[in-house]
Amino acid sequence: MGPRAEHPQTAQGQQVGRPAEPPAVELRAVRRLYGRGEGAVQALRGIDLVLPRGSFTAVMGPSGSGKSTFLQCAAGLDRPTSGEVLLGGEPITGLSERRLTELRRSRIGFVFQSFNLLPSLTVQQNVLLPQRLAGRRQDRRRAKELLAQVGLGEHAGRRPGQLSGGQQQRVAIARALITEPEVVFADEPTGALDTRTAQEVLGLLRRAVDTLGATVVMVTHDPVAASHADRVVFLADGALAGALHGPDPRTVADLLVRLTSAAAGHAGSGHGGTAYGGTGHGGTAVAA
Ligand SMILES: Nc1ncnc2c1ncn2[C@@H]1O[C@H](COP(=O)(O)OP(=O)(O)OP(=O)(O)O)[C@@H](O)[C@H]1O
Repeated sequence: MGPRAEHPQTAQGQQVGRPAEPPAVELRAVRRLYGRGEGAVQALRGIDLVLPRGSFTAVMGPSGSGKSTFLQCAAGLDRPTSGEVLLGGEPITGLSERRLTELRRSRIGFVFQSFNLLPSLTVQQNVLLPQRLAGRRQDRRRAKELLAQVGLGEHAGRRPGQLSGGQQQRVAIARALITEPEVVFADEPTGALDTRTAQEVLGLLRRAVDTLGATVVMVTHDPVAASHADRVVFLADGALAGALHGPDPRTVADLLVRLTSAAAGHAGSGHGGTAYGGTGHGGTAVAA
């Protein structure tokens, strides 16, 4: 079990009055190659990134730039071809499948575009599922508190099918937080929601960071969603192409357009079926 956020933190994740703790997640020279030889695709070309505790990071980039691969490698769902991923300062790259599964259940929270709730379980049972799978005591009081925090205190006994999409995603957020994970990975969490509901869900992720000290990493295509984060990091052609701190939607959208047109300029250069698969190194440097 890794260290927990048990002491005061600023919104940026710096601890007050304690020696610096390791970041929630760190990627060191992470590369991911798909396939071999001529047809090989370099999905990640050597990513170095630190995700501080208590921070909210959005990951953006053109289609095919490596966002999903990044998320999968950072969350221990996929193994980098080389390089290292550290969770709470511990390298996870060489762990066995079994240890990785345990670690994902107990130390990482997930929020998906399609909610991924179990339809036969009640809302509360869904929230408690990560504790159940991790073989921990199921903390019903905590589940109720989290459901109240996401505005679903009255719905604990319902089934997911009786809830709206936005409500289901709020259940998923409560579920992601129940184990007090070191980091929550959210993959297009607002992709299936209307604008207003999306804002509510983003507000909840923001609150989880600000009030619970959670660390959130969110892949999104939406500049407005990204502007809820403390920082947006941009990927282009498998490499980091810059970062924006305190992002506003317009600046994010402008940068994304620039990266997307640069990537489109490389299209067709041999990356096997990816609209924006280029051969360059994501050289569009933006404000870091
Ligand atoms: N299983 C795979 N086998 C071969 N190539 C893959 C595989 N998965 C991804 N790729 C390639 O790796 C590159 C990065 O893909 P990835 O899905 O990470 O991009 P993305 O930024 O998430 O794209 P999108 O926004 O379209 O979801 C692309 O060139 C893609 O075609």
